[in-house]
Amino acid sequence: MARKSSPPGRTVPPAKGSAAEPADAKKAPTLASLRGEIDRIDKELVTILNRRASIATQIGQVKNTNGLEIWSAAREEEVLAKVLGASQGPLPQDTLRLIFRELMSGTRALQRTLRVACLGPKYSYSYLAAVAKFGEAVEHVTVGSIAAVFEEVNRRHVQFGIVPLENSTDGRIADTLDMFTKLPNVKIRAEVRLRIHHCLLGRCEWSQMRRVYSKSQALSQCRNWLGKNLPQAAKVEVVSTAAAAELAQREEYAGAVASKPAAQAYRLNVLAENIEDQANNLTRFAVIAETPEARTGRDKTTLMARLPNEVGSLAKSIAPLEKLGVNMTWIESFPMPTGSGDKDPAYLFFLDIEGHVTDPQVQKAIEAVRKRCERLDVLGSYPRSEIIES
Ligand SMILES: O=C(O)C(=O)C[C@]1(C(=O)O)C=C[C@@H](O)C=C1
Repeated sequence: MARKSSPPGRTVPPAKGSAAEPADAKKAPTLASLRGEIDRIDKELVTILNRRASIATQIGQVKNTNGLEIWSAAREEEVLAKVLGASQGPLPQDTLRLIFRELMSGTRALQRTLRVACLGPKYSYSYLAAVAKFGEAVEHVTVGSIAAVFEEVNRRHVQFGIVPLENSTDGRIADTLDMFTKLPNVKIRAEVRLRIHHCLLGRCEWSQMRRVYSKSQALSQCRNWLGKNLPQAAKVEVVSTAAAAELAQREEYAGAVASKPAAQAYRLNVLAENIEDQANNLTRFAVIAETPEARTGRDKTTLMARLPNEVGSLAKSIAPLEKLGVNMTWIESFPMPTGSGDKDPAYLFFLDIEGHVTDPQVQKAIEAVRKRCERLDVLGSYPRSEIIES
């Protein structure tokens, strides 16, 4: 609204409390009054959070009585979607997501503390993906290999595991696909799509660095940068990026390609950030468990197909998908582990299709594909997930 102007050359201040004085000038909030308001809101928030926690405790009792599982990817996705959809305020969606992730992690822990295995040590990317999915209020069990994550789930030492499936720069993670061939009863319950930003960590100058440790995939994702900036340093593959940070902590003239949180955890300096060759570097992780996930209506299903070694078998096997209008979003070929005595190894294909295994159209498609395969395993149906920025 335009303000009335005074005659030129004569500025008369409005009388205190007069209509000419803007109401908000009188009541300009002070820092103390605003902080008082925040304190009042926080009190209300704590009351509401505890009310939510009491309800979650009751839900836990109902689950116990009915033998239901504590964690539900489907339900947590639903909660997040409703919260993000309802928000109209200035809080960014990523911030809300983080708040609710920890909120659900905390309320879940009131029902039961879950054990989640991942390739460690702590602050590996698998660990960061596990925190992104389950929050901090779970027991994070770090193990020494991807195979060990599967074994922990299979032996029921943990309720869930998290393993990398594929990377946008580097492709499939062979160790994970190999374990699905060995333990096809292990199910995918959720996916985590995590943006990966690598850092060069160390304690010496770049020019003094003699060795750079990292996981093979991380070294490969930064190959150009490392070649250009650290040509003198040997690139040494180790089991995980966090293990690399651990080694770099012990050796003065060594560095590691690892995550930024790993720098803090292993008391290393971040010598360079975002050293990945492709800016959109993304890894898709799978949450694995012994039990299947419920339908959300925004789901994906992963299949593992063994095909006869014949001309056109792949094209024939996936033809029913198009006919039934089922969209395929991923396909990866994988040679069958040897030992069968075959001269030419048979090929396995990993496929993602849209929809849940309980959707009638998806069921029809799976049965039609199954008829054209030597063997077909449904590795799981789970909610499609958003990209999480790390
Ligand atoms: O809805 C449930 O089943 C709950 O237990 C509540 C809740 C939540 O805090 O919102 C907690 C854990 C589940 O994984 C999903 C949601």
